[in-house]
This record gives sequence, C-alpha cells and structure tokens, in this order.
Amino acid sequence: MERDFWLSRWKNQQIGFHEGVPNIFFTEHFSKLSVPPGGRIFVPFCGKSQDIIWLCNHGFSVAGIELSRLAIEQFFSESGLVPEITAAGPLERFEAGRITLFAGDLFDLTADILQHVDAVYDRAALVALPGSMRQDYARHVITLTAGAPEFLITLDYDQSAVTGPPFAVPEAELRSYYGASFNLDCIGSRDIPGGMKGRCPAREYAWLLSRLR
Ligand SMILES: C[S@@+](CC[C@H](N)C(=O)[O-])C[C@H]1O[C@@H](n2cnc3c(N)ncnc32)[C@H](O)[C@@H]1O
Repeated sequence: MERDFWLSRWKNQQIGFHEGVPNIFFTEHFSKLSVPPGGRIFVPFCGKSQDIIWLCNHGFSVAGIELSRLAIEQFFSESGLVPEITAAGPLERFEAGRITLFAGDLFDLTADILQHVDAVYDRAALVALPGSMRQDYARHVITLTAGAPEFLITLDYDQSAVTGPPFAVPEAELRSYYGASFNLDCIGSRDIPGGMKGRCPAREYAWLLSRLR
C-alpha cells in the first residue's frame, strides 16, 4: 500500500487492525520459536501493538519499525513510557528500557541500524502488503535479520470477495516467499469470528519459520 494510505489511517484513527490486547495466537504459541531468554525480537510494521509490552513482560527486548510516527507516540504515551528520541539515518529511533521503535519506512532500515535480533514476529505486516510488494518485503526482512527465525501470522480467504488490506496469503504463496530460506511449520489455525469484514469466511494461520540447515 502507499505510505499515505497508512499515514491517513493513523491520522484518522481508522485502526481496526489494532487489537488493544496481546494477540492470543501469539501468546499461546510464541514459546515454540524457542528464542533464548532475554532475546531481541524484531517486529516489522509494529503499529502500537500490545504484543510489544507482552514481549517485554516476558523478558525479551523489542526492536520495531513503524511508518507512522503518530502510532509510535501513541504507543509510548499509552504505555506510560517516555522514550529518548534520536536520529538513525533516515529514521528516528525511540528508546525506552528494552523497547526500541524506529519511525519510518521498513525499506530504509538497514542491518547496521537495526543491529542483531534473535527472531522476527510478523502479525499484520506481510498480509498488510499487496502482492507486488510481498516478495521484496520478505527478502528485506530476511536480509536485515540474517535469516533469524520468524513467528508469522497469515490470513486466508476468498480474495475475490473482499479487497485487502489485510490480504489473503495462501500457503503456496507463503512458501514461494520463504521456502528457499526456511522450514515452514503451521502450528495452529482458527476461523476469524465474523469472517473477513463480514463478507466471507476467513481463517488465520500461525507459522514458525526456522532456518534451513
Ligand atoms: C495492519 S497494521 C498492523 C500493525 C501491528 N502489526 C498490529 O498488529 O497491530 C500495518 C502497519 O504497518 C505500517 N506500515 C505499512 N507500511 C510500512 C512500511 N513500509 N514501513 C513501516 N511500517 C509500515 C502501517 O503504518 C500500519 O501501522
């Protein structure tokens, strides 16, 4: 999607994707990724997700990136945290305790700026992008994180019935993006209550991506 699409969503607070509580799928299954205690988790397209707080409460550090500065400001103010804000190349870095959030475009983030991460958590990031951008997104995240394991949530539904975002990403498509680098293991799925925007059934899938040896 265009940058302006997301910036205007945040400006107008049209953020139906924001759950407001930690994602149940994520909290149930994240331990299966076996991230070392105290590990650093990269959260692309982090919005103001409460999953960041959940990760910190479970001893992890978080590095997120989010296009909307407003989303990041809201994240810190709603969490009662006061970040230190510094420049990081073309991005801004907001830091408080174990949380570092970069404001700006994921495609401007470099491995040098991000620094080492132990795992990636992708909820509503890959599926937020149209098909034309997903391969580039997947490649960029793999490069940035040196192929760190990923916990990734996808959706599947009849794309001809509803236009995204969020977009349907069927298994074969997911494998086309990640299969050359990772083993993909589907560890759970569930129907989305009310389907996709009430227009067709939809199902959510949780995937563990572990590096091919
Ligand atoms: C569907 S929301 C998901 C937010 C969050 N992951 C969650 O679960 O609530 C997608 C987010 O990606 C952000 N975004 C879109 N394109 C981006 C880009 N190129 N770089 C960084 N963030 C981006 C949007 O501003 C939006 O907040």
